[in-house]
Amino acid sequence: MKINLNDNANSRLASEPARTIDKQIIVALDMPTAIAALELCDRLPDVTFWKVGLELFIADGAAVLRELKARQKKIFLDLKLHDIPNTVGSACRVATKYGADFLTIHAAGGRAMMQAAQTEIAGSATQLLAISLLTSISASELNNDLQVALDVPEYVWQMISMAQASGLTGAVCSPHEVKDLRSRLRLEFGEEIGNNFCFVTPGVRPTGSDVGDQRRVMTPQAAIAAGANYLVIGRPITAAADPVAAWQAIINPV
Ligand SMILES: O=c1ccn([C@@H]2O[C@H](COP(=O)(O)O)[C@@H](O)[C@H]2O)c(=O)[nH]1
Repeated sequence: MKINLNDNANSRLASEPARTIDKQIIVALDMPTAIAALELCDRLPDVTFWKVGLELFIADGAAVLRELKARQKKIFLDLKLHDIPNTVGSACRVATKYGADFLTIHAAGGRAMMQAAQTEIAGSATQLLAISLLTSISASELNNDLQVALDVPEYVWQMISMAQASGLTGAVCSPHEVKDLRSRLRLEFGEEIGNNFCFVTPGVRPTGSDVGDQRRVMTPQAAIAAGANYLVIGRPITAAADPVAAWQAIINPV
């Protein structure tokens, strides 16, 4: 059974065409070479959206991005930029040349940094996403190691509301936070912003699959029911003995 998101109580706009889960999964190409990444890409022709993160970008970024474009794939360029406003703004301006659909910056870089980034990508095809709190960070790590006094939902809200106020229209968070964040955005900034804000959620694990270093996780079906626009899934597919079977099992759950 392929999940039709328009059957979902969290479907956002009645005017949107029907979407199914396969179009909302972004597969993370966390690999050391372009050859390995493109081989997987070609084994999974039904995957329409791929994420290029730090490892692959540092190894072979330009080549991979060019090849994904040539295959007419959507691209999430997950660089998680975090530096002074001038540096991040300039990096974002240069990154637009890759024509990625999404590009990440850390919300913890602050308001001025996010504003500079948003100014520099304006008019390009790339949408900025703010990283709120990495899905590998647990509540106890946030409070005890990072010495942040807020709980996870409140910290994530602080990052998201600052990103929204800085002009960003999307963010990365765990699926656990999406439902409340959307409600709060609606309350504080209005229905339209709450409905249209784009939530991209890593920390997604099919039932029974290894959690690895992720700490705030949910199943794909639960993440969609919570109102995530896109799910990022890496190792449950890419490290599977049979990535094609793993992909099929996620999009056609029994
Ligand atoms: O908070 C975040 C932000 C980004 N990621 C990235 O998503 C994938 C998840 O891969 P899995 O193998 O499914 O764990 C990975 O590329 C991360 O860099 C994240 O996990 N959490």
